[in-house]
Amino acid sequence: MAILVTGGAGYIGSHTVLELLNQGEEVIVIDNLRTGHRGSVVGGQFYQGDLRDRTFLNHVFEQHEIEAVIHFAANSLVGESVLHPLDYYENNLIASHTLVSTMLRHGVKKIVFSSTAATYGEPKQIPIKETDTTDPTSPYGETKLAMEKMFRWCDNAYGLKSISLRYFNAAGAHPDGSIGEDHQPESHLIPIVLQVALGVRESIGIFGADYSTEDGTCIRDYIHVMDLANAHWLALQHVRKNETSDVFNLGNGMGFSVKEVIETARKVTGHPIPESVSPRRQGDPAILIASSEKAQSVLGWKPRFNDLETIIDTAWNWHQAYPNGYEEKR
Ligand SMILES: NC(=O)c1ccc[n+]([C@@H]2O[C@H](COP(=O)([O-])OP(=O)(O)OC[C@H]3O[C@@H](n4cnc5c(N)ncnc54)[C@H](O)[C@@H]3O)[C@@H](O)[C@H]2O)c1
Ligand SMILES: O=c1ccn([C@@H]2O[C@H](COP(=O)(O)OP(=O)(O)O[C@H]3O[C@H](CO)[C@H](O)[C@H](O)[C@H]3O)[C@@H](O)[C@H]2O)c(=O)[nH]1
Repeated sequence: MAILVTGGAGYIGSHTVLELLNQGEEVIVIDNLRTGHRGSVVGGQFYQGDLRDRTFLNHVFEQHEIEAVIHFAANSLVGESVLHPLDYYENNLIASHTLVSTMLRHGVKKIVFSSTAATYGEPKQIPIKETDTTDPTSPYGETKLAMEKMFRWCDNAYGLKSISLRYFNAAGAHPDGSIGEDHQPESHLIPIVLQVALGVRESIGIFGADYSTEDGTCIRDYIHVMDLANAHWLALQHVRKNETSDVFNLGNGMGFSVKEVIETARKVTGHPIPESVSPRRQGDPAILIASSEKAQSVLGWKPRFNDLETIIDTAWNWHQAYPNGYEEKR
């Protein structure tokens, strides 16, 4: 039976597809290529199409015997969601509704879901535990939390088993340099900083230096994309074996400020990376750091790339080979 990966041509999805293939799984990928890249899908069967298209989805479910779904496809930018909330409700909530109803129509009752640290909002305590209050500060976080809740109610009513993985900040690239992070336009901190080092941009604008943190800039927990990919494989094993629904944080448990990330990138690249301070970006909490104890003890997950310099180094390796993204390899 096959595993259907939605958004498998995206950043985290493409690394997970590779992990699943390496584990011997049969993989089907659906992606509309709005932010993903055909060239990042290294195997499996690829369908270009949109999750909101019920006829297309039905067709894919009719063609294959699907055991479980790993659901990455979404709009996923905090700042953009504040400016365009309806796009987020449509592509996150409505698309997931179409996906889940199609799954259930075809008797597919297992889903591993890309949730996010943005479900917590401003944390009440650090590190954040799965049992902490969820009070999102952006429509992005709201829609992800609403999806988690929809899945839980679907377990109650129809026996849908869901594993929601709340990742913190995904970063890095495959160590062999074959796949990496390419969003057009890019809005994530580490790839932007590396684009400055490559000469693609002149400087990095820091979104706010007046937060109540030691250097005034936001603190995030950066987790390597390979560790996330491996967590999806473990989550799939867990839901296969235990047939239960659950939620897990995925992070390194260490926080780095925006300034510390820039400083580490200077060390890795040897480039001065000029910086300037711009206004705060709406929707950004000051500090997000995970407790991933639950994923470690229940799923047996162990992040392997837990050093920021190594994380940035793998990203730098990929960006040097693909300075303009997937379309033009150097
Ligand atoms: N990048 C992060 O730091 C991070 C952190 C926490 C959670 N997440 C979540 O992880 C998931 C993947 O993130 P990413 O950074 O890889 O994003 P991405 O944009 O690279 O990947 C998303 C993929 O989904 C596809 N897609 C979007 N809407 C679709 C639709 N309606 N039909 C078919 N395909 C569609 C896009 O083309 C893209 O390939 C998202 O759900 C995101 O919310 C990401
Ligand atoms: O040009 C930039 C870009 C980002 N930042 C700052 O760098 C930090 C990281 O920002 P990113 O845009 O790289 O990532 P986010 O924290 O906004 O969000 C990411 O991680 C979240 C979970 O923590 C989400 O799930 C989301 O999908 C994913 O994009 C933030 O404090 C942001 O304000 C800057 O200062 N300048």
